[in-house]
Amino acid sequence: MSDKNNAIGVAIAGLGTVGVGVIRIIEKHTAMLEQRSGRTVEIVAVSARDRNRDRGVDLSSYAWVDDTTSLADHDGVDVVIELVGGSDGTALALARNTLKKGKAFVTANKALIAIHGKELAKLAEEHDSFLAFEAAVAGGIPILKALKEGLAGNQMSNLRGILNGTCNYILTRMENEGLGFEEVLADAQRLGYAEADPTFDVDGIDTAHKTAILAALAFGVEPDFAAIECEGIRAIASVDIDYARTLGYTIKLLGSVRRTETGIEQHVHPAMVPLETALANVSGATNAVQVYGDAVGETVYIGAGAGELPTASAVMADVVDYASGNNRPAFGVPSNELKKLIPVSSDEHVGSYYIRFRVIDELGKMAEITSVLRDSNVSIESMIQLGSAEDGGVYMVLTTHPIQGSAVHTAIEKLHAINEMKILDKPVVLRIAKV
Ligand SMILES: NC(=O)C1=CN([C@@H]2O[C@H](COP(=O)(O)OP(=O)(O)OC[C@H]3O[C@@H](n4cnc5c(N)ncnc54)[C@H](OP(=O)(O)O)[C@@H]3O)[C@@H](O)[C@H]2O)C=CC1
Ligand SMILES: N[C@@H](CCO)C(=O)O
Repeated sequence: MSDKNNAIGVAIAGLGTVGVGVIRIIEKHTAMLEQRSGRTVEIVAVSARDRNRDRGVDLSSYAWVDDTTSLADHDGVDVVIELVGGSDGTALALARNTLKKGKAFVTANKALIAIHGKELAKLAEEHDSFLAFEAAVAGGIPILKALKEGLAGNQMSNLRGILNGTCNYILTRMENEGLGFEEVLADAQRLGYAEADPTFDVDGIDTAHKTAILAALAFGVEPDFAAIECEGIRAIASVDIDYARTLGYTIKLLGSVRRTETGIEQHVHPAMVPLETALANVSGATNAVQVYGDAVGETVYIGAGAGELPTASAVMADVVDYASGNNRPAFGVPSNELKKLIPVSSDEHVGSYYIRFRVIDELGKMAEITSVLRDSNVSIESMIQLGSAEDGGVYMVLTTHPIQGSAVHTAIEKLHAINEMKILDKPVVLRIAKV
C-alpha cells in the first residue's frame, strides 16, 4: 500500500453533474483506485462559483478555492480536473496555468480541446506535464484510449459515431413515444445530459467538438473544429421518423470522419441508418463509435455517453493513467507531428440521400420535380407520395442512388428558383449511412 508521500493530490474545478460524480467515485473506490494506480488518490481542493450550494456530497474536508483558475497553485495539488466547461474563460486560463506549472490537467471539456487542443498538447510537452480528456468524447466509452492504444497498429479509413446523448435521447423518444422535440429536450436537461447551452446539443456543435477530437486521434491531424460542416436535428419532423421506418431506417445524428483521396471529410449531420446495423440499435443517451482500421476491420464501441457517473468514470481513467505513469502524447502523436487537416466539402461526398418535399398537390407536380432532379444528375432509387400533409399540400419522399453531394445541393437550389414548383417549405435532405 502506498504511504502519504505516494498520494496524488487532486483539485476539482466545477462541482456540477460531472464534478460531483468524480467526488463520489474517488470516495467510494479509494482502495481500488490505489490498487490500480499504485498511488492513493486524494481530493485536496475544490472550486465552483457558489460556495454555499448544497451539492449532495460533503465537501467539508476539502479546501475551497475561490479563484478557480489558481487551483494548480494550491498546496499538494498534482492533478487539476476541469469540469467547468466552455472553450475559453475560466477553463482555458486554468488549463494554461496548470500545464505551465508542470502539473497534470484532466478535463471532460470537448469545446476546450476541439478549439485549443493543439496549443494545450504543446504546452503539456514543453512543461513535461500531463494532458488527458477521455471524458470529452462519448462519455463513459474509452474511445480515445482505444484509438491511441488498442488500435495503434491500424491506419484508420473511416469513423462515425452517435456522440451526443441529448440528441439520441430526443430522437429515440420522438420515435418510440411520438413526443415533441421541446418536451423531450426538457427531460434530457433534467437528467443532466444536456450542455449548459442546449443549442450546442441540438444544433450539432457538441457533436462537432467531439468529431474534431476523434479525427485528430484517428487520423493524426490537428483538431479543426472550424472546418466541420455541421447540421443538427431541429429540421427532423416526426414525419421523417415515420418515413425512415417505412424505408428500413432510423434517424441518428452522426459525426463522420473519412479519409478521401484529397483530404479528410468530417461532417456532423442527421442520417438515415439502416435498421439492421449496430448504430441503429443505439438508443436513449447511449453513444456509439464505429471505426474501420486496415488491420482489424470494423470495431464498434457502445456505452453511456453522458450523465454523472459514466462521465466521471472516464475522468477517473485519466487520473489512474497519470498516477500510474502512463503519459502518452495527448493526441497519440507529438503535437508538432499532427498534420494540417485538408477539409473535404460535403459537395464532394458521394453517397445516397433521402429527400422530403412538401408540395402543392397538383397534376404533374411529381413529374416536374423529378425532371429537375434528372437534369441535375440526381438518380432516384425510390419514391413515395402518401396522403396529405397535416399543414397542407402533400409530402413527396425519395431516396437516391449514390451521387455527389453537389448534385443534390444544385437540384434543391434549382427547384427553389422555379416558383411554379410550389415547394411549400425547405426540403429535408438526409444522408443514408450505408453499411
Ligand atoms: N453532463 C454530462 O453528461 C457531460 C458533461 N461533459 C462536460 O463536462 C463539463 C462539466 O459538465 P457538467 O458537470 O454537466 O456541468 P454543470 O453545468 O453541471 O456544472 C458546471 C460547474 O462548473 C461551475 N462553474 C461554471 N462556471 C464557472 C466559473 N466561471 N468559475 C468557476 N466555476 C464555474 C459551476 O459552479 P456552480 O455549481 O457553483 O454554479 C458548476 O459547479 C463540461 O465541459 C461538459 O461539456 C462531458 C461529458 C458528459
Ligand atoms: N451534452 C452532451 C454531454 C456529453 O458530452 C451530450 O448530450 O452528449
